[in-house]
Amino acid sequence: MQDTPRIRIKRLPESDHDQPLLAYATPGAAGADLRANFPAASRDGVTLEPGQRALIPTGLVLEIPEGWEVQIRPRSGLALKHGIGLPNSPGTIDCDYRGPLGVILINLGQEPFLVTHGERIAQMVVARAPQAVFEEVTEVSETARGAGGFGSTGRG
Ligand SMILES: O=c1ccn([C@H]2C[C@H](O)[C@@H](COP(=O)(O)OP(=O)(O)OP(=O)(O)O)O2)c(=O)[nH]1
Repeated sequence: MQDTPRIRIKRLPESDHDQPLLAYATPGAAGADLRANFPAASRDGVTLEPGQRALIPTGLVLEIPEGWEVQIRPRSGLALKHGIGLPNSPGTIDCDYRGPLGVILINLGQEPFLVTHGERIAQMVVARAPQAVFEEVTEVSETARGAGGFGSTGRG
């Protein structure tokens, strides 16, 4: 498994190739911003009414190295100011997926929200994702916690 994963990125032919490619905004940024990249016929954007969701294209196809995944996460500013979230957060991009990278946005706010062409709509985090070996057994090991969960250590 690579230490620093190299992700190959293809721009879809119908996408706007003038948009910046993926980059980290600061040296410590965990996520790289993803932009809405609509095909030429729909560059006016998409309006999400309250409660509505839509698949927003990024115009990108990723080639993620084996043993890694990409997680699509919301942007906190859009969430706080406009109630824009991702119903499947974090979205999972598998390393063997070669289709268009899409972002499912949902408007949890009370006002319509226009997703504009080029707008930064989400962020992607690259994470290790080893495949486990699954083994059926009749007993599992004992621990101090045991079956305690779902608030067993106190409220909240
Ligand atoms: O926000 C997302 C989530 C997924 N995908 C793409 C990449 C991912 O590898 C593929 C499948 O996603 P997932 O496994 O979450 O979808 P599924 O509903 O389980 O469908 P499938 O049966 O195709 O796996 O769809 C996106 O482009 N954006």
